[in-house]
Amino acid sequence: MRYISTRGQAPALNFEDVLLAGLASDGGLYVPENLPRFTVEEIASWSGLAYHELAFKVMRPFVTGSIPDADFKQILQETYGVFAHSAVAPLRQLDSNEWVLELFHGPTLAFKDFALQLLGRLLDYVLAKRGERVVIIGATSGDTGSAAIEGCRRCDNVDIFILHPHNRVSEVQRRQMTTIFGDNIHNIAIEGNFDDCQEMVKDSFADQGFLKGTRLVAVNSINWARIMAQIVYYFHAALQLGGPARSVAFSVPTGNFGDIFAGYLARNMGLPISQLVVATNRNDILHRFMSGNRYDKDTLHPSLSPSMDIMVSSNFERLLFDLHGRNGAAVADLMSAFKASGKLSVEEERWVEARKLFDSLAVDDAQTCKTIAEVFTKTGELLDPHTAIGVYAARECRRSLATPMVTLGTAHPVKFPEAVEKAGVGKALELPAHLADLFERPERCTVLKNDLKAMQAFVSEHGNRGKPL
Ligand SMILES: Cc1ncc(COP(=O)(O)O)c(C=O)c1O
Ligand SMILES: N[C@@H](CCOP(=O)(O)O)C(=O)O
Repeated sequence: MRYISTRGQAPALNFEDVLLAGLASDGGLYVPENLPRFTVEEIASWSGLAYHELAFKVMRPFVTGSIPDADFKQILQETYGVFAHSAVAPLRQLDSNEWVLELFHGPTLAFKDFALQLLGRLLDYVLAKRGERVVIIGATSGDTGSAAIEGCRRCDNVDIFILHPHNRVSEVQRRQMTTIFGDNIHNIAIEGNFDDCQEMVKDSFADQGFLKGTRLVAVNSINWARIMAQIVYYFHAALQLGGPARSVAFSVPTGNFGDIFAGYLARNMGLPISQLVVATNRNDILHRFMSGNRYDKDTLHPSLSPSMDIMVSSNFERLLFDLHGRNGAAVADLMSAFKASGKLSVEEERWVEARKLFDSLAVDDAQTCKTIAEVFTKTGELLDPHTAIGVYAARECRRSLATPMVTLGTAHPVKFPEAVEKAGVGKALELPAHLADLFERPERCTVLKNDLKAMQAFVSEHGNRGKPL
C-alpha cells in the first residue's frame, strides 16, 4: 500500500514510513493512494470474529508490504488484550434502535486507546527493526495525551513530549498525563489553547532543525495509523447490528474530525453506513461547514466537553481532498487561502455531495447536562459530556427510525466530574482500580509560554532520554 499527500507535492510513502511521519513535507496529510474495498459477502463472513481478528481483516490491506501477517496478528492480539471489557467495544442499547458504542474500556478510558495502544506497539516493532530513535511531539485537549503516553511509555526508542493547554483539561485528564514518570516522558502545559498546541506541532514538522537530525513522529490523528485503527470499530458495531445486510447510522462527537473521518472511510470500504452525524460543542466550525458551507475560524471557547474545544480541525483536509476529486493542487490552494483569511467554503456541488452523508449539530453545555441527566434517568447509562453531545445530536438529526443509530461513546464519565456534577444525576464517580490513587500521585509538568521557540528549545534540551539531543 502506498500513501499520498492531500497537497500532491510530497513523495508517496509505504506504511512503515507513513507511520514514522506526521505532516507530509508539503504540509498535507497522508491518505491511502487506493482505498481497499470489501464486498458485502466478505464483510458478512467476519461476523462473530473477536475484535483483534476483525481488526486484522480490516487493517491488513493498509500494512501489506510493511508488516508480515503473523507479526501483525500478534501485535493486534496484544493491543486489544489490554482492554478491560472482553468485548473490547461493547454496544449498550439506550432505546429502540438507539445504541452507544462504548469505546472507553482501554487503559486511559477514552477511544484514543484503540489507536494509540496499537501505534505504540507498531513504533516499537518498526524502530527496533531499524535501530532508530525518534522524538514524538503531540498536542492534546486531554485524551490523546494520556493515551499516547500510555501507548509509548515502554517504547525503548521514543522520547515523547505532550503539549496540553494550561488549565484547560480536566483534573483527571491532567493527572493521567503528569503522574506518569519516565526519563523519556515529558508533559508541557502551554499557556494557550489546544489550537496553539496543535499549531506548534504542525510548525515543528515544517522546520525540524531543532531536532538535530532526530526524526519527528506524530501521535495526533494527522498520523495515518491513528485513523486506520479507528475504522475497525465501525465494522465491529455494524456487524453486531445486522450489517452489512442492513445499513447503520453513526453519530460522532467531533473535534479534529479524525474519528468521524474513519467512519467515512469505513463506508467507502464497503460498509453500508447511511448517515454520519457530526456532533460538536459550541466550538462548532465543522457544524457551520456542514450546515452552511462556512468553515470560518472563530474564537475558541472553553466548554464542559474540553476534549472537543478545537477550532481548526486537522482531518477536515482529508475530506476536502476527496470532495475535490483527490486534486492535491486544489487542496493546497484552499488551505493556503484558509491560512491567510481564516475562511473556507467549497463549490456548492461539492458541499451538496458531502451533505448526502453528513448531518451536524452544535450542542451547548446546558443541553449536554440535560442529556446526561435524561439518559441516566431513563436507562441508568451515565454518559460523559462528549458522548452526551453525540446522543443529543443523533436524536435531533436522525433520518430514519428504522435504521440503527449508534453514537460513539468516546470517553468514560469519570474523566469529566464537573459535567456529571452539573447534570445533577447524584451518582458518585469511582475511578477504576488501576487509577484509584490518581489524586495522591505526584505530578511532573513544565509550564511554558505560548512560544514555539521556547517549546522547541525544551525538546532539544531533553529529547534524548532527558538529556540534550
Ligand atoms: C472524548 C472525546 N470525544 C471526542 C473527541 C473528538 O474526536 P476527533 O478529534 O477525532 O473528532 C475527542 C478528541 O478529539 C475526545 O477526546
Ligand atoms: N481531543 C483530542 C485532541 C487531539 O486530537 P487528535 O485525535 O488529533 O489527537 C485530545 O483529547 O487530545
